[in-house]
Amino acid sequence: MPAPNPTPATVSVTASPAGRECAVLLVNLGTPDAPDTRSVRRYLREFLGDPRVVELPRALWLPILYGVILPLRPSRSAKAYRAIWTPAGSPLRVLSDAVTAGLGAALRADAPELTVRLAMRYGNPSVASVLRELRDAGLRRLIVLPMYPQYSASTAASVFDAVVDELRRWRRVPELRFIADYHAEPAWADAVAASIREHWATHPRGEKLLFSFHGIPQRYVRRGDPYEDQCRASAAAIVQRLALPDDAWQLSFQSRVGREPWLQPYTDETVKALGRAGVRSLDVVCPGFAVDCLETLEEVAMQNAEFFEEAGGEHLRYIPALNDRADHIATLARLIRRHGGGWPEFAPHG
Ligand SMILES: C=CC1=C(C)c2cc3[nH]c(cc4nc(cc5[nH]c(cc1n2)c(C)c5CCC(=O)O)C(CCC(=O)O)=C4C)c(C)c3C=C
Ligand SMILES: [Fe+2]
Ligand SMILES: [Fe+2]
Repeated sequence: MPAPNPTPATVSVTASPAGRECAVLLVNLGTPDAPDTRSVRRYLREFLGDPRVVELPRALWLPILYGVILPLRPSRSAKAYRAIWTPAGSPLRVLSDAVTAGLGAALRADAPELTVRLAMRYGNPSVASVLRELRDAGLRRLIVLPMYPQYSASTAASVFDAVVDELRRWRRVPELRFIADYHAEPAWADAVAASIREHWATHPRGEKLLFSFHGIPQRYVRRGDPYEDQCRASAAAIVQRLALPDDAWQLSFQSRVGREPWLQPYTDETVKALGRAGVRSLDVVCPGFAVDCLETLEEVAMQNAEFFEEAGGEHLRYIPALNDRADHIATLARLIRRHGGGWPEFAPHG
């Protein structure tokens, strides 16, 4: 009798003879190619033209997008991008590349044939272009990991759309696994809590800790988006690890666009209210962002710091995203190992 096939503890996708590639595709939001108005306009046209991001009838939204947003917003956004741009490029791109390299190295130890690649949902390198390169190398199995700890249709489902839009054109589609979110991974909350503790060990500790997540319209939550619940659960898991009393922390949502109500309370109003209420020092952490980007480095660390000071506060200290921290990479590697387990052996003539 053959021994029963045990569930492998490590990535079974590794059992892949040459020419039958297994890959992890990390996908982040994307960012402009350069911090100038033209590049930002091109990026925003693709981003805000996605019906997963702006859920309005096209006949209503496209005239606003092309008539109001694209003529006006890009020059303002380009200025914000210039404030955070690095010699190596946009922080979102540079840091996502660093996570991809780190994850590739971490997985190579036990899964040497697994390729780890990064694509951007909007801008470059596009999901389609990276998938085609993988196809040309013989892609047979694919694990897609959107770089968003919490699920929203506006982010994770949009990544799913982009992957499927490309795969549906292929003759031979790969076997596919899609990781919808990972905020419930205990190691993820451990890593965020550790990053906060380390910040407190090297900087003065603020009177309060604010968890600021990117917002979405309330309408999306009413339609069934689990995002708000997942943000609240994320904060609760981190608070529990830090053993914070209720009055030591708050949660808010940032980056609202347009006039309809988004998830509340809003971050800008919250930091202003805290400053007015006599809070002198405030720490802000943004656990919805896997890596730092415009929304953390400019909107929180610059704009909201200014709002806080204008309202009477003295120090708003931004606690960086997990970026390429070793515990972040280890968390993602574990996630991939678990989602990559249990795949059957390749058939001899596949
Ligand atoms: C208009 C609708 C938007 C929705 C819905 C939305 C959801 C959403 N976005 C992120 C993550 C990021 N957003 C970033 C920038 C950004 N977001 C919007 C709009 C929506 N986001 C705009 C218009 C912009 C562009 C910048 C600007 O012009 O102000 C970024 C940063 C990109 C970078 O290059 O650094 C990230 C990351 C999440 C997680 C989310 C829903 C949960
Ligand atoms: Fe956004
Ligand atoms: Fe913003």
